[in-house]
Amino acid sequence: TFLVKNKSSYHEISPGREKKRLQRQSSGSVYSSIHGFSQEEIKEKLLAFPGGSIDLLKQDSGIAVLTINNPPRMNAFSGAMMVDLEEKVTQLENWTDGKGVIVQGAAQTFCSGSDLNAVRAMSNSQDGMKMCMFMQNTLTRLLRLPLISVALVEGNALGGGAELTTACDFRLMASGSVIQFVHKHMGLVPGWGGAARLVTLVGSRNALKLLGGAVKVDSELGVHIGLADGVLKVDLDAARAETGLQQAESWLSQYTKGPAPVIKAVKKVVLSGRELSLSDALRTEKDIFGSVWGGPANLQALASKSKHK
Ligand SMILES: CC[C@H](C(=O)O)C(=O)SCCNC(=O)CCNC(=O)[C@H](O)C(C)(C)COP(=O)(O)OP(=O)(O)OC[C@H]1O[C@@H](n2cnc3c(N)ncnc32)[C@H](O)[C@@H]1OP(=O)(O)O
Repeated sequence: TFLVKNKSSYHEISPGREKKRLQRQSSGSVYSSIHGFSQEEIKEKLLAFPGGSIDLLKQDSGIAVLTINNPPRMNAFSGAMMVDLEEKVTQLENWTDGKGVIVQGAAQTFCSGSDLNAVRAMSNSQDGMKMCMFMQNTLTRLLRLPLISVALVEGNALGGGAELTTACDFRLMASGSVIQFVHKHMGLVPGWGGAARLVTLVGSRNALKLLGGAVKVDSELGVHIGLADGVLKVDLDAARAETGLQQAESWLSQYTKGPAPVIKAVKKVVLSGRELSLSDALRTEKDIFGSVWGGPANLQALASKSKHK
């Protein structure tokens, strides 16, 4: 048996359960078979709702672009797109040279949440719960990627689309764009982990206002409450204007300069500080420190006697 720390006490679990717990922890998922959840079973159901795609472009710069692509439905998530997103997150988890990822919507709008046609067809509570667990797993893994992530919000991010923005480390909003947790208007609350992440981002009082009022958050309000990290510039001279994606890439590149192992280590220490107890975070930080100490970037910096002026 293993001793596992709960919030305040230790309890014993069997080696088999401990192995599963560690596998789940390292894969970054929240739910697995021990919660009666079968990823494969829900995938099959989701694939019955086709349409759209999630496109992944990995660039030599180490910055990938993940595009939610279903313009006829304002980039709403079909079931097939949910499955596609999970596959693209797996590819990003295995991207050795990656440092950052930008999540955007196709055709200048972000994402209008679940495809309402699929939601209607899956409105029994068991399927709804399974879809919710599947999306929580995927979005938790997205947030836990060893890459610095930015949601580039143009147009509308509604419902599940608003939840998706919170599964990135940062949010950049174009002027005129809106993030809106419309769930209350649908007789719902967020289920893709968006409420928990929103509280972490803006505090419980602001989260209560945004969810309770289904508030339309524009770029100004977004920056004011700390939901948005920047506003994209609009240059009326079309010839000189940078696209939203170009602006997001240059914004992100200030944090992704340097070798991939170092950028990944930066993200990992912040992630452990964000998610673990202080003692666990300190131990994890020591291990991550060990992975870069004496590494090529460290040795090169020592040899060049660099000054940080
Ligand atoms: C609630 C929680 C749940 C979750 O977390 O899982 C969800 O996310 S449910 C979905 C929540 N989202 C919505 O309710 C969005 C509803 N749509 C709108 O409010 C508008 O369509 C808007 C603001 C996105 C765009 O308005 P606009 O006037 O610019 O365009 P149209 O309304 O004409 O939309 C074009 C076209 O897209 C279809 N559409 C838009 N959103 C969805 C959606 N979520 N699912 C399916 N289809 C969607 C819309 O029906 C139009 O199709 P058309 O065939 O041209 O009528």
